[in-house]
Amino acid sequence: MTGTHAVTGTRAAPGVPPAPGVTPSTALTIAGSDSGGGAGIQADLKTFLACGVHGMTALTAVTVQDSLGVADFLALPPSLVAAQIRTVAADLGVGAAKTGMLASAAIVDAVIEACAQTSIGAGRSTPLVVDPVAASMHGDSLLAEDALAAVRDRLLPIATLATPNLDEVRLLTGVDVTSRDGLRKAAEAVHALGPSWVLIKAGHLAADPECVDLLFDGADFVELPGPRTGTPHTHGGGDTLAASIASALSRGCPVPEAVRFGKRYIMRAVAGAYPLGAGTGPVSAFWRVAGDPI
Ligand SMILES: Nc1ncnc2c1ncn2[C@@H]1O[C@H](COP(=O)(O)OP(=O)(O)OP(=O)(O)O)[C@@H](O)[C@H]1O
Ligand SMILES: Cc1ncc(COP(=O)(O)O)c(N)n1
Repeated sequence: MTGTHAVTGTRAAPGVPPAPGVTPSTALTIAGSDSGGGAGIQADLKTFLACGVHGMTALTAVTVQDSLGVADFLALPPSLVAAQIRTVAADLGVGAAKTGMLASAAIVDAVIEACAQTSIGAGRSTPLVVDPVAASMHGDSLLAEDALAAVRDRLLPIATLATPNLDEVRLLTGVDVTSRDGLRKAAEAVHALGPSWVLIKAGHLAADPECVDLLFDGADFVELPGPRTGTPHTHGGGDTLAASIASALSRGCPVPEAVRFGKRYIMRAVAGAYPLGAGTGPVSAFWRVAGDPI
């Protein structure tokens, strides 16, 4: 099976829902389930909906997770992950794809092979956002140690856009960023691993009054400034950003425009983040979907 369907949807205005009866753009998330609903597949599907895109999933793992962390997880067989990708690509078509939690090196390699078979990835018909998720925000590992090399050496080179946080930058490149000044060096080091574009997320620079993420294509740097919201509730923020960018890419936006859209989306989602459970609450999708009363 190959992903031969044309990308549907229109080029105009990312974030606008489709008219009734009109086929929307489609986006595929290749990621793990968060039983608490704040991150992973659940965050991605909420974001796709809020961005007016039909969301599809290739589930990689089931986590046992709440607001305090990840108690356990079970990774799915790599062949099943690959089959989900091939199946939706063949019938529904994938406008853009993103990866999140990939759990094991065998799953990373199965995803790479399935992406090659379905024209997903840099230089192919369907753009691929790689969020190189290594651990939860509470420090629980979501990627086996030997899988990091697979992400670095084999997955990042087929990424249209990589979106590491500062912990992932350190794991992937050894570059330790402690202030805004270090972001350019981080972007250069990650770009050298092969993705076409890199977006370094600056959320972890807690002492900085702003969150200035940095986009780099190997030639030019683009700063994406935004105010830092004073909330501890940012669970799922990285997934939500990558999914909103994938939504815009699925509608045909060029990468810089898609990233600007994603930054506007995540700023509102963090501003609306809410407490839930005894630990860290999720960023919000409600700000975008509150509609007419039924
Ligand atoms: N307090 C905040 N206020 C505004 N924006 C934020 C805040 N924290 C993070 N962000 C933004 O959210 C996005 C995710 O950034 P972050 O560096 O936290 O990634 P992450 O660690 O992958 O996310 P998470 O682990 O929370 O899912 C970035 O665009 C970042 O600038
Ligand atoms: C299934 C899954 N995927 C991704 C994350 C990362 O999100 P966060 O860094 O907010 O914990 C997570 N906790 N669980």
